[in-house]
Amino acid sequence: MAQVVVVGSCMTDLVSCTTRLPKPGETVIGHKFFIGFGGKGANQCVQAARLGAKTSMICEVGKDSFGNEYIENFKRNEISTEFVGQTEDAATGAASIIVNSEGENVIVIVPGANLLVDSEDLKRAADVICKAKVIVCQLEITPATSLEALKMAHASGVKTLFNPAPAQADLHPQFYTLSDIFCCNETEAEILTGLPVGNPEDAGKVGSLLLERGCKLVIVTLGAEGCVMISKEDPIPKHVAAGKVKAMDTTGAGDSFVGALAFYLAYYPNLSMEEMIRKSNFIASVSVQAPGTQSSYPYRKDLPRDLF
Ligand SMILES: Nc1ncnc2c1ncn2[C@@H]1O[C@H](COP(=O)(O)OP(=O)(O)OP(=O)(O)O)[C@@H](O)[C@H]1O
Ligand SMILES: [K+]
Repeated sequence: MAQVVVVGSCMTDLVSCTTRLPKPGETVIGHKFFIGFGGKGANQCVQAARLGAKTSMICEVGKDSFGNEYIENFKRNEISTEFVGQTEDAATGAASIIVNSEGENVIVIVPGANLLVDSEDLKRAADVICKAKVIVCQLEITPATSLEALKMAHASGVKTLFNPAPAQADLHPQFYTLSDIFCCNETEAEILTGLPVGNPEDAGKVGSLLLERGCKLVIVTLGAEGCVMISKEDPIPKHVAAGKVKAMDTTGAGDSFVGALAFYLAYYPNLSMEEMIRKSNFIASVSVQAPGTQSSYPYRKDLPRDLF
């Protein structure tokens, strides 16, 4: 039985590298193309699975070659695909990305099948959701579906880890009350509260504001600075610094962090939250030292033993 259940998105990243970005109507010749597996939900699930969590992904892909490839990707990562639906009604979510030599990009995301994850999918997976240790949700699928999944889990005493990404200024208030752990980055925290976040002190302030909205515990991630946590039990913000590393590509670090945290919540529930965050910081800091998203996520076998 899965201990970590993720209800969320998967996207195929289609990345073209060019010297400069094309203007409207223009064709430019690129020098490199690659396909990557992405989508916040899937990324988080892959990181948890690579640490050794028994995971199940609840999502929708299209009945197309990208959908087939994505299902194979889940299987290679030993993620249960029992509740990965394949629909005829939309294409697998895709992100077309063009990157120039300066690292600037233009991106078009077509959520496609992701927006078709619905109550029916949740009902089919009800047993797995309600028997999990931890459920993880984000906002790359229809928010109402994420909210319903959180409600189901919460009603069964399953720990809820919610990542409000991409951020929505008018987030439904129940997202706060249904979150045991509400984990956002600086940008998301700013959009949700209207307060700027540039350092751990600011993060503590937005954390306490988000706490007032009903979450049990708030984590604000701060890139190289690590995180700030604040909880109902201990309403004094605590900064948990990340180790110093040489970052080469921070893409996907936030999802690596959330996936790692889900693993620790499920498998090491007796660790203090500070210790879980410290370990998750370490894992996410490994991901920033390699290129790409899922391609940069470490496996348990390659990590120091004292993390487990
Ligand atoms: N330069 C870095 N050095 C060390 N750790 C880092 C660095 N950047 C990110 N991390 C780790 O990753 C976590 C998440 O990073 P961040 O706050 O940038 O998330 P994010 O903005 O959601 O990332 P992304 O959108 O790139 O996936 C941090 O809390 C930290 O643990
Ligand atoms: K990376």
